[in-house]
This record gives sequence, structure tokens and C-alpha cells, in this order.
Amino acid sequence: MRYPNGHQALNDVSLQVRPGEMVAVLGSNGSGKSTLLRCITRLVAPTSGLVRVDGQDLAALEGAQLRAARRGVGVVFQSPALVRRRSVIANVIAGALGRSRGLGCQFGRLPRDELPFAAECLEQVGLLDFAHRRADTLSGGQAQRVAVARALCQRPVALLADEPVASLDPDAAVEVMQILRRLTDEQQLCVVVILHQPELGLSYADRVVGLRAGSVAFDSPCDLVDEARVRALYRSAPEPQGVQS
Ligand SMILES: Nc1ncnc2c1ncn2[C@@H]1O[C@H](COP(=O)(O)OP(=O)(O)OP(=O)(O)O)[C@@H](O)[C@H]1O
Repeated sequence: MRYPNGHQALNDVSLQVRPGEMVAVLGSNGSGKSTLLRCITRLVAPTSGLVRVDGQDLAALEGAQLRAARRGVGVVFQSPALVRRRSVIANVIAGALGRSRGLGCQFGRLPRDELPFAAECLEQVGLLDFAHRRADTLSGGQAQRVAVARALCQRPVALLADEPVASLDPDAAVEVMQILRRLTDEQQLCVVVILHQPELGLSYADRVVGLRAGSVAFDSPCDLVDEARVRALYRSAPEPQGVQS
């Protein structure tokens, strides 16, 4: 991925995430983590390469075809970005809007036939009892769980999370990571989570991918991860040599 100003943010990055697998992406500020996520979700168009989701190359699609394919990828950002004055359940149903074609939906009305599924998604994150609360009455951790439910309401095959726990206290962060882990296992989702806390990645993910200056420094199952290599991601010194990932 080369940005229009000429900056090459990703170089020769290749990774594969299988259904039921959670991959944590680690790397220092500016190493390219968010760019990778933006490429996978096609928020930016990669300048070369493939982004294959469920067999379809998102990098090659445009317009309506791209919008349809993108529905397969749910995204959670650091900020839950809920509509504060709306109910929790209304925020979750918003995740289903891409599937709904009615004229009303195009003008912001929510698809009521998605209500039962939205309630199921809310149950998945343990917040069904909060369905009718206004979104702005939630704690940061609860709001982030609602953002996960909204992404699930899209019925994605893959879930991408860009620093989903960066603004949360340690307990709330663990809760969100546990939910992501359970969804990975129970719904066989492909999950990619960008983290600034290596220990959370190592505790909950199956694999850790370390990015350094836009390239993959290592891609290793968590139980084989070399902690020196993880530490080296956050130093300006070159990668340690001769260490197996
Ligand atoms: N729109 C853009 N145009 C040009 N360069 C960009 C753009 N967005 C990001 N970059 C550059 O690409 C590199 C990677 O940025 P990116 O945001 O992907 O890093 P990151 O690993 O997510 O960082 P952080 O941990 O700080 O969020 C950085 O050098 C950044 O300045």
C-alpha cells in the first residue's frame, strides 16, 4: 500500500486468517497496522495485491459489488461511535442496514424485521438487558460491546478490530477480549485484532503478527512466540537475528 503522497505504508505483507482463528497484530506507532486494516476492509484501495475475503478479491471490486462484499467484514474501532441519543438496540440494528433495501431504510428508518437478530447479537455480548437504554448512558466497556454487537448484526464472516480496548480499563478490556475469543470459536469468525498490549494478544489470540515499518517481522502461533521479538517491535534497533518465529 502506497499512499497518494508516495509513502509506502505496507510492503509485501501477506497473511491468512482461517475461520475460527484470531490473529493479533502488534507493532509500534506508524508500523502500518491501521493501514493493513483499512486495506482489508477496503476503506483504502491497496495499490497492489489481493484482499480475498471468503474467496472474493475485495481489492478488485468497486461500487455496488464492493459494498456487498464489504458486508462480510465487520469492523470495530477504538471509539464505539454509537448514536448517543438512540437506544442500544437501535444502534445494533444499524449494523443490518447494508442488507435492507426498503426506501424507509435509505432515509434512516431501521429495519424492524431485524429486531430478533439484533437482540441475539446483543445477547452475544451479554447486554440484552440494556436493549432499551439510551446509548449515552453506557460505560465505555459496555459501549464497546454494543459496537461488537452492531458489527455482528452485519452477519460478517470476518471481524476486524482496530485497538478495540485502547480506551478501556483493564477489566473492561479483558471482557471485550473474552467476547472476541468466544465469538471466534462459537461463530467460526476470522478475527483480526490490532492491539497495543502484547500480553492481551498473547493471552487471547491464536497467532501474533508483528509489523515493523510496514513489513511482517514475524507471524507466529502464540505458544511459540519469542518475547524478545515482540519487545524488539517497540524498539528502534533492528530485529534480533537468528531467532525462530
Ligand atoms: N492517508 C495517509 N497518507 C499518507 N501517509 C499515511 C496516511 N495514513 C497513514 N500514513 C502513514 O503510513 C504509516 C502507517 O500508518 P498507520 O496509521 O497504518 O500506522 P499504525 O501502525 O496503525 O500506527 P498507530 O499505532 O499510531 O495507530 C505511517 O507512517 C503514517 O504516517
